[in-house]
Parts: sequence; C-alpha cells; structure tokens
Amino acid sequence: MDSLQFVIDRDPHEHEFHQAVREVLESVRPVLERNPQYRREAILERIVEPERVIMFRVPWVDDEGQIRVNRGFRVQMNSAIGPYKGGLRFHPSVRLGILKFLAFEQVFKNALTSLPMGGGKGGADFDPKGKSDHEVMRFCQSFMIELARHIGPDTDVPAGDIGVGPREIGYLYGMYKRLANEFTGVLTGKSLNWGGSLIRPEATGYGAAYFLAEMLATRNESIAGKTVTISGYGNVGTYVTEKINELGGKVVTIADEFGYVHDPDGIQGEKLKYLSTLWTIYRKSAKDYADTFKCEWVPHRRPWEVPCDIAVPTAMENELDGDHAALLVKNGCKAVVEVANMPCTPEAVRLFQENKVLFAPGKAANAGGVSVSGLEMAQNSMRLSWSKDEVDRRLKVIMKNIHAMCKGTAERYGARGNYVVGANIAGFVKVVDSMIDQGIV
Ligand SMILES: NC(=O)C1=CN([C@@H]2O[C@H](COP(=O)(O)OP(=O)(O)OC[C@H]3O[C@@H](n4cnc5c(N)ncnc54)[C@H](O)[C@@H]3O)[C@@H](O)[C@H]2O)C=CC1
Ligand SMILES: O=C(O)CCC(=O)C(=O)O
Repeated sequence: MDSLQFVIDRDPHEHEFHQAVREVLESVRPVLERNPQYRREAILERIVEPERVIMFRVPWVDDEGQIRVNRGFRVQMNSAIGPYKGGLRFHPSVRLGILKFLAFEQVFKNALTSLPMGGGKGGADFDPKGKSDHEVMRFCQSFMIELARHIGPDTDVPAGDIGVGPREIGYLYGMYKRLANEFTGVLTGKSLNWGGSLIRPEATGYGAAYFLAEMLATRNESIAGKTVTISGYGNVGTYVTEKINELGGKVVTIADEFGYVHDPDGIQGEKLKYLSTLWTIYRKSAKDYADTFKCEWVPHRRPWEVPCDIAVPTAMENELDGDHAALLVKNGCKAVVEVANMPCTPEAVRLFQENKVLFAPGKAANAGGVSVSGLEMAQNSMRLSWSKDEVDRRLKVIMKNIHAMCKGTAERYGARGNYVVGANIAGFVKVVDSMIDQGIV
C-alpha cells in the first residue's frame, strides 16, 4: 500500500480520490504479484497521477449586473488508450479531489467499454439551480473560453454529468464552435439536430438496467416483479426507471438531499413523464412529486430503509453508507447497482459482498453512458447517424460484454462473483499494458 500512502501524503484532503485509489489498488494486488514488471515500470505511481490538471477562473455577470467568479477544472487523467473522455459536473460540491476521483474511475470504466477512450473529468463549483437560462449561458460561455484551448475531437471530448444536460452542452458547444471556427465532435451529449446520437440521454440508465439483468440471470432471476428503490431522479434516475418498468420491475422511491418520496404503486406512466422534467428542467425538490401525486414524503431520511429487492443509487458519491447497507441486507435486498459514481461507501460494499448481495460497481454498471458517447464520436467521424435500434443494439452488446469481462476476470483471479475485483483488474490491465507499450511518457 506504499503507493496509496504516497497519494494520501501528497494531497491529504482529497478523501474521495483516496477512496477510489484504495479500492483499485486492493483489487489489483494479485495482478502485481503475477506481473513484477508492473512494479519495475512504476505503474502504480504513474496511474494515480493525472497527466494534466487545468484549473481556471470563470468570471461571469448575473442578471442583476453583479460580477461572479467560479472555479473551473479539467482533469486529464490518462490517455493511454484514447483521447481523454468524461463528463463535466456543475455543482457546488465540485473541487479538485472530487474531479480526480471521477477522472480516475473514468479511466477504468472507459477501458471496459472496449472503445478507444482515455479518462478525464471536469466541471465547476457553479450551481445551475436557481439561475436563469441567460445566466447559465453566460457561465457556460466563460467556462468554454478557457476550456476550448485544452480540448478537441482527438484530444479531449467532454460530455455532461450532474448539472450539465442538453441545455449546458448546447451553450458550451456554441462557444467552442465560435472560438475554433470548426464544426467537430468535440463534445458528446449534443442535440440530435447538430450531431448528437440517438439513445445518448437514455444510455446510462438503460445500460445499467441491461447490466442488472445480466447479473440477476447468473442466479436465474430477472427484473420482472422486483421492487426497486432509487435515489436521484435526474438524467440517469429517469431512464433507469423507464427501463426497469419496461422489464417488469417497479420503482417505488426517489430522493434528494431533503428526504425521499415513497410511491408504493410505482413510478410509471404520467408520473414518470412528470419525473423526467422535475430535476433536469425545473430543478425542483422530490417533495414536489409527493405533493402532486399525493404520496408519502419522508423528510431527512434516505430511501434505503424501504424494503426492496433491488437498490439503485443514482445521485451522489457516498450517498449509501454502512448503516443503509445493513438495513437493505436485513430487509432482504438481493442486488445493488451503482448508477451514480461511487455512491456506496467501502463499508456498504463490504456488507453487500459478505452477505452475498449481488453488487455492481459504478465503473461497470454505468458505463453505458460513456459507451454511447463513444458511439456518438464514431458517428461524428463518419458524418452519419445510426438509428435508435442500431445504437440500442450496440449498447446491449457492450453492457453484456462488460458484464462477462468483469465476471470472467473475477473468476480467473479467484474472486468469483466479485464484480468490483473483476472490473478493476480488467480495466487496469488494458490501460497499464498500453502505458508500458508507449514507454515512460
Ligand atoms: N449523465 C451520465 O451519463 C452519467 C452520470 N453518472 C453519474 O450519475 C449520477 C447522476 O448524474 P445525472 O443524472 O447525469 O445528473 P443530473 O444532474 O441529471 O441529476 C442529479 C441528481 O442528483 C440529485 N442531487 C443533486 N445534488 C444532490 C445532493 N447534494 N444530495 C443528494 N442528491 C443530489 C438531484 O436532485 C438529481 O436527482 C452522478 O453520480 C453522475 O456522476 C454516471 C455515468 C454517466
Ligand atoms: O459520456 C461521457 O463522456 C461521460 C459520462 C460520464 O461522465 C461518466 O461516465 O461518469
């Protein structure tokens, strides 16, 4: 664990980054034992250090004429297997340590997709909630004025994440195009009229449901008839609900930082349509859903206390801790799928694994989003658009392959059923072998 201590000593306050690094280093220990070359090549020391970090001032003017200043970032973590690729997050919690953890996770996730994408992540401590469209536009334009010089369709291709949806991608793209004077696939998650891919908005949620179906099938189970609890109701929360409904499951909760909604009849039909805009367009609290559809609102508590077969955290890192995990286990939960990035604490993951709850780590289960981003890049390069069925078919194949790769790798390393170990080792080996091929750079 010397490499972990090195990371902690260097940046002691970056706890989420330490957490992500610790998990990967623990998983890959048997790989290092079998391959002494990795130690000789100082592969751990190299993989935990971003290739480049860009941090910049983002000044903008609000609707009252006040000058505001936010901090922008892009962490270009690893380009061994392709251009940096990963989302932008606009949220007040954004700081360097959060983006380093997200960029680090992205490196392994992107390697699992089998598409040629390196890992990166960026964003700002800007909160789009409560801002007018014009304020968001001015912010995005100022952000892109600096970011533009560091990205490009073969260099670094950002996309959305929390707080960055089609509106923000549009404003960011408009400014990039004006600065670069070229129309290229420099961002993904674009609107369909100007280079976006069908199924990209749905991809993270649909992909996670496909992964879940594969995982349940290993125990001769399926999503049909299962009760599911979820947390976030943004882009990924909405589409994972849609696909779970389609596969016969019933989603009974949504949540935010103020509490959770319990709708035992299930979030479907008109209610799901309503949900799909609640956060992504109006940025309203989940309580609004409870008020509108007259169901239970439970303030200051988390949805993991509601008995369920499957739990699907879809909002923030570390939103599901050991106490929540103990409740889920006690109530008979059979599977947990991380659709957010690292939403379960290490203690929660340990409890799930000890109690034989199927556990899908985010870097495998939520890889459908970046996979379809990769397919968007391919379509942009070819100057054509695939049909919805074509993209969905490719997404299904990718998720099935990721599942098989994680499962098979875990078995080969004596950790049957441990998708965390499988995902970390499979992603790690692909990236570090590519780094070694390319020399000490
Ligand atoms: N959009 C994508 O394609 C992908 C997203 N993810 C991850 O999925 C998660 C959700 O992302 P999106 O749905 O895209 O974002 P979004 O902005 O559409 O939705 C964010 C959700 O988080 C909730 N939220 C915001 N601040 C919160 C707080 N302080 N406490 C609790 N909940 C809070 C919001 O109410 C909303 O439900 C994130 O962890 C993101 O990194 C992972 C892979 C791809
Ligand atoms: O589509 C992308 O490039 C990135 C999606 C993302 O940010 C993620 O996978 O966490």
